[in-house]
Amino acid sequence: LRPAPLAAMSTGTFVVSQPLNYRGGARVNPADASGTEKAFEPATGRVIATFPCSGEKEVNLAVQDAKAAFKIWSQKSGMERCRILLEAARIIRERKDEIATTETINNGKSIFEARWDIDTSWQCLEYYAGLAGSMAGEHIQLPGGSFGYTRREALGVCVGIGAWNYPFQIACWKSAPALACGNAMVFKPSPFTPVSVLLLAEIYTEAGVPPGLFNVVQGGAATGQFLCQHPDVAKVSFTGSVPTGSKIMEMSAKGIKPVTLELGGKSPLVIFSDCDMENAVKGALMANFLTQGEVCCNGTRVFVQKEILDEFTREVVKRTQKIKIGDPLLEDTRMGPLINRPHLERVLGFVKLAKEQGAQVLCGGDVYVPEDPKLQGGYYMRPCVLTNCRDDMTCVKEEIFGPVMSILPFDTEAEVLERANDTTFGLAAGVFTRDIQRAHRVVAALQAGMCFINNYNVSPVELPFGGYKKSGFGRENGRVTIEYYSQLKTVCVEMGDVESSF
Ligand SMILES: NC(=O)C1=CN([C@@H]2O[C@H](COP(=O)(O)OP(=O)(O)OC[C@H]3O[C@@H](n4cnc5c(N)ncnc54)[C@H](O)[C@@H]3O)[C@@H](O)[C@H]2O)C=CC1
Ligand SMILES: NCCCC(=O)O
Repeated sequence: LRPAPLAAMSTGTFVVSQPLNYRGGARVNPADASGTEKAFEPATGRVIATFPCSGEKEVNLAVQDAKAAFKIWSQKSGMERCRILLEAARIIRERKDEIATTETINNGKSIFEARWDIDTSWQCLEYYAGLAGSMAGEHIQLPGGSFGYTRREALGVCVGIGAWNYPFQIACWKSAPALACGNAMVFKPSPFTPVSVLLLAEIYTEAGVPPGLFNVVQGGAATGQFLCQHPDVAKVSFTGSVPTGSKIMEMSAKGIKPVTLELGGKSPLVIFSDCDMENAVKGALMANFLTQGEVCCNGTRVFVQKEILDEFTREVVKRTQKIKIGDPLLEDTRMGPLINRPHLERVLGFVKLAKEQGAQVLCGGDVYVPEDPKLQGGYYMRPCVLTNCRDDMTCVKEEIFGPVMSILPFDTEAEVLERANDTTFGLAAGVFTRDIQRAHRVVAALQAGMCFINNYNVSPVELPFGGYKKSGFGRENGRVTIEYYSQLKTVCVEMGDVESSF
């Protein structure tokens, strides 16, 4: 199945008419539905798809198909699974431009950046393909020639529920380790970004997974609830907000299902006066403005040591003002539109409140209207740098999920650590310094699951990613994630006679 050629995928033209559910190895219309959702092209404000929200019956059919496929897939050897995942990775690489273009049209991020996301997607499949072949248990010698061994076994049908900021990447980061361990998956994308995950489903089928191994159901909260509450679902992996994460955990608790929660953040980025200024400035922009600032691990609280505050701020503002905003499908665009109108208004509301609370806007923070007439219904804003910020301001405490950086001066290492950790979130953190001892001392003291030294927001799939505190638990990527998608069976083998107390 090959969708529209790239030439037909320009801004303002793309529409989806095929069904957006995927079950049993094919696109299907849901068996039942409650209501419909619309998906938009944020660059223009056009509707690109109207689709039904899957009901309980459809969710059950997807889970039953996944259960049937699980029986076949979980019996395959790791090397057999490895070959199929490698083939899927190869197809993603081959179709990278088409997938990135789809992502850009539905999410709004620049095509330049969407290609990075697709790279970390196929890399994730390759990485877990490699691990699939080497998954093994242990052999443990016991007295009298008896022994025990452990088997690492799949969980069953896993559910993936995704956010809208990295639609394809999130689906890969959840499904690759799940499938590598021998599980099946039913995935529900955000209703804002329902499109690109269908390409992944088709690619898995083309690569040779059994029909039903990776299914897609569309919808919002109600569909997500049917999935989480389904008795045949063994595990839920969720990416999204803290309030929804809490509900997912509650529902999963009722069924004693393990959960992985990748939730929000308000991460600190600490810039010491001995940093390499050029890299620190580049790092601060990477920490704040990828995907229009709609990134969970963004370092939005930028603590800058007072000695370099003026120079750093000047450089950051200069570069922020140069970010090219506009049609996200143009090669030189570096910031596209935000996901939708209500979210744009919410982000602008944070900037307004910041001003009312005493922050100073050094640049941006207002609506941007591109000259191109076809973009005038889009959801653009200028990236914003705030100064005169205090730790008690709303813009410093709450996750904005938009292109808004708050600069906060500090004097000492002890002081900045105290302030950096003074948050209920703990997803990520960063430090820029040339002092190697300080760098490691500071990251050891930072309460965050993902710490960066002298860089920010790079995503090597070999490294585990996930949060502390209210940013969630469980991990994605890295070897450790195998443990979140498998369970250990212990087998105790008696080589002698039974010594009975009866
Ligand atoms: N830690 C991480 O890796 C990431 C975290 N996020 C966080 O996600 C948030 C933004 O994403 P949103 O999509 O707005 O989050 P959200 O929590 O509103 O929705 C996330 C997903 O959950 C579904 N959902 C909503 N209510 C549900 C319910 N009661 N039961 C089951 N499913 C339900 C939605 O349809 C969507 O697919 C931000 O807070 C951001 O920080 C986003 C990306 C990555
Ligand atoms: N590649 C960035 C992952 C973080 C996020 O999903 O927001």
